[in-house]
Amino acid sequence: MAKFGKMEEGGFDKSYYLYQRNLHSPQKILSSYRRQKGRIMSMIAAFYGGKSILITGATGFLGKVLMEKLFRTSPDLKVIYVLVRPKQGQTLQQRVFQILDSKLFEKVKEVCPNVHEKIRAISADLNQNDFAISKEDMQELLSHTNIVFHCAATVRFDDHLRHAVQLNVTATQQLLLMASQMPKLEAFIHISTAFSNCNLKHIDEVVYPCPVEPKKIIDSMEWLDDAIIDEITPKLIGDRPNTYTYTKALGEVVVQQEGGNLNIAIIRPSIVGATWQEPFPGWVDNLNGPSGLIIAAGKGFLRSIRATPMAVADLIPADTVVNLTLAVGWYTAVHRPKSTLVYHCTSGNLNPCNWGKMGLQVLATFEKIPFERAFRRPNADFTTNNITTHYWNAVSHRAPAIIYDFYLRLTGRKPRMTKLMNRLLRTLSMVEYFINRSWEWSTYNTEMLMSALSPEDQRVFNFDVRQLNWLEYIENYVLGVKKYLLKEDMAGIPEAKQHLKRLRNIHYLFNTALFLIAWRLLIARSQVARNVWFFIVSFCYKFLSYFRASSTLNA
Ligand SMILES: CCCCCCCCCCCCCCCCCCCCCCCCCC(=O)SCCNC(=O)CCNC(=O)[C@H](O)C(C)(C)COP(=O)(O)OP(=O)(O)OC[C@H]1O[C@@H](n2cnc3c(N)ncnc32)[C@H](O)[C@@H]1OP(=O)(O)O
Ligand SMILES: NC(=O)C1=CN([C@@H]2O[C@H](COP(=O)(O)OP(=O)(O)OC[C@H]3O[C@@H](n4cnc5c(N)ncnc54)[C@H](OP(=O)(O)O)[C@@H]3O)[C@@H](O)[C@H]2O)C=CC1
Repeated sequence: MAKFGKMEEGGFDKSYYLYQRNLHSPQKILSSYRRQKGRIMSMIAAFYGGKSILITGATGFLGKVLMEKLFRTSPDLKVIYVLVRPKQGQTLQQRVFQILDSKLFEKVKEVCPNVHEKIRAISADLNQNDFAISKEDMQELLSHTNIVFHCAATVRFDDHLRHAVQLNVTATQQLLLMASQMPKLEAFIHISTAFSNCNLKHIDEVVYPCPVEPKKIIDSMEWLDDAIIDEITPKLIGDRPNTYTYTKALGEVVVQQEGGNLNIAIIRPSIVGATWQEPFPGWVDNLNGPSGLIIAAGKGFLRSIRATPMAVADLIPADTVVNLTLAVGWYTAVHRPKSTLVYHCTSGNLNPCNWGKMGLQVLATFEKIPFERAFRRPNADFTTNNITTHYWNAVSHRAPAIIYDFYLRLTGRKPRMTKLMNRLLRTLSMVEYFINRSWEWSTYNTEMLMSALSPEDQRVFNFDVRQLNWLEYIENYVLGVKKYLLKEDMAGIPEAKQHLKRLRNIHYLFNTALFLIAWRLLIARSQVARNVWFFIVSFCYKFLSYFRASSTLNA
């Protein structure tokens, strides 16, 4: 056997890890890697082997994909600590095991059969002092953690400022304090958002100062009452659209100001979408970002959306974000950059796609892979101004909902469509800001990191979004929404297509009936309409007579 055996993706060569741990500088590791030229091994995967990793937000969309990749590529990591709050009557263990037993983790079970033993759920609520972590658990975390990935956040756009500050700012501050007491800590990776400075058009990979210091905001949240906070919120968030982007920006400032001597990096993903390749294409499990709207369009609720077709749709697949995050964790721990580096994880400047192209591809995919039991045929369109938006909202959203609720009432059922439609319209109003503008994010640090990776790491931890084929990605995204979010069976596609045909026929019938009724009313009331009607009828009669006469002559 060779001294350092071949390491496959998902596999791990322990001897190489031990060897690497004994080396002291990144240069030595790199040169050792080069000496191993010809052997396939991932330095990043090896780096995480034997490590104790703390993840916040592990039960969230990104957190799950992050855990999956870690277990799959570094199955001999020591432990992943996850800070979890009990929810919906489930214990922590149940919550975590439910994730591990999901389809997302199928591949992990093959390479890491003892995955259940390598995860340690710690009861924690990031809204509480010291996160309400028990003394014993805290001691364990402080003395063992090597890497921290801070993913937890409130991502609701309309969260009350007090709550958003608590989770996105104060909790980050507390976590940094904890991190500063971790003697074995090698890197602290903070997940922010590319939209934290969406008030700017061009955004560099730097932390921008906020007009009011985060400390002052945190303090004021302690004594101001809700009514006053509501009043000052618009002034504080300024030209940002919501409390989410504002508090994520404050969170970054806290990281920079209070990071002390820690090795810290900030990652700013844009709009995180379904997975591109890993562990399989199209995985998604929540309604955030475009996913909820894809459902609304596919089920026929969403008929028009105010968007600028040429604006860049800066989507980034969840696995791309995770690959960059793990590469950044490795780089920050091994290379220890002198300052806090910010990495943009965006697609717009490397491989842009616009909302128009994306929307058309979503609609084209519905033709091939329709969703089941649609309310109406998927036929959404973009509007570009206020008047048409209001018009289509009234005609295509509210009116059908009212008619359907009337039908539900008539048949003795509970009306629900108007409520659902109101929620959809509210969601649309929240995302409008992001789909009618384009931003430029510089990606120097991200590109620098890409070039610092070995070819094998570039393959295993691929975050080069230039390789992404948008049409294929969007098709897989829609398919993933159907399979993993709506939990619809592919065997139901023929029936779904039949259902759409029925809806089309109903649509034609309805429109014809509506036209005839309107016309009949018009004729009854207007002489001009009557004249037009007689003209059309006599024209048709003459045409038919001529046609009959010429066919008799030919015979
Ligand atoms: C040319 C022709 C072509 C034609 C084309 C045609 C096009 C056709 C194709 C169309 C697709 C292509 C275009 C896509 C555009 C995408 C734009 C995305 C931009 C995102 C930018 C993100 C930038 C920043 C990124 C980040 O950095 S962070 C991540 C982003 N953060 C979020 O995305 C949270 C948003 N959400 C909330 O902020 C709250 O949800 C809130 C909305 C306030 C409601 O709030 P509320 O009314 O209280 O309702 P909830 O309690 O939340 O929910 C109540 C109920 O609604 C459900 N529901 C929650 N959500 C959503 C949702 N979205 N969509 C739908 N339903 C949802 C929930 O399941 C619950 O159902 P139930 O359980 O009751 O049955
Ligand atoms: N999704 C996106 O489009 C983007 C996301 N981001 C950033 O990525 C990170 C992860 O986002 P994403 O995974 O999508 O978000 P999710 O909403 O899916 O996950 C949020 C996570 O935070 C946890 N959390 C929330 N409140 C608390 C609390 N009080 N105590 C403990 N845990 C808590 C949630 O736990 P629980 O399961 O118990 O609710 C969940 O695990 C965030 O920092 C977000 O800002 C950045 C850009 C885009």
